[in-house]
Amino acid sequence: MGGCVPSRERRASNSRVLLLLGLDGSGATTILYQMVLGRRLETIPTLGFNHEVIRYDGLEFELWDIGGLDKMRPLWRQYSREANGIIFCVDSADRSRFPKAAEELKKFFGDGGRRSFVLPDNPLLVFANKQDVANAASVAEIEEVLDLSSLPVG
Ligand SMILES: Nc1nc2c(ncn2[C@@H]2O[C@H](COP(=O)(O)OP(=O)(O)OP(=O)(O)O)[C@@H](O)[C@H]2O)c(=O)[nH]1
Ligand SMILES: [Mg+2]
Repeated sequence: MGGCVPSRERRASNSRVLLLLGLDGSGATTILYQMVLGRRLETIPTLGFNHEVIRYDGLEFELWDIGGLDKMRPLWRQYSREANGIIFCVDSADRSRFPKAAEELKKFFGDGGRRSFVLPDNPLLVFANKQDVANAASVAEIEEVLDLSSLPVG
């Protein structure tokens, strides 16, 4: 796998590291390449990560899309050590997996005595993806099921 997010000290002052996370199939890789290429790509499950850089408004955003399969999720916390922000993708059309998404998000931010590496002032963006699918949950519903107000984020 062998990828490594450069530490804050070793990064340029205009560089920001963003993690793209979410359960498998939530659409993280699709969103990554929509941002990078401006179009939708065919994807396969991410085993490991995808890494891309985009420049915007004088800043350089390093985007790290970490796979969402069960066996990949321990990597989320490892990569979070050097992150400046988190984008968490949710498949808004798959209500059966909302509880799992909520559980993994809580675990990521640290619970049960496990220390989180996510700094409290790092922003979290929850991306309510797949809004085109009939009967997709609204932003308000996702905010509630993920219990976002309870998370220790700025
Ligand atoms: N209808 C619809 N399908 C989407 C959307 N975004 C992604 N998909 C589809 O959802 C499936 C999974 O997308 P991926 O981007 O591979 O999901 P992922 O979160 O990267 O999954 P892992 O790599 O396993 O973590 C693909 O078939 C995508 O085409 C969307 O907004 N609407
Ligand atoms: Mg992926």
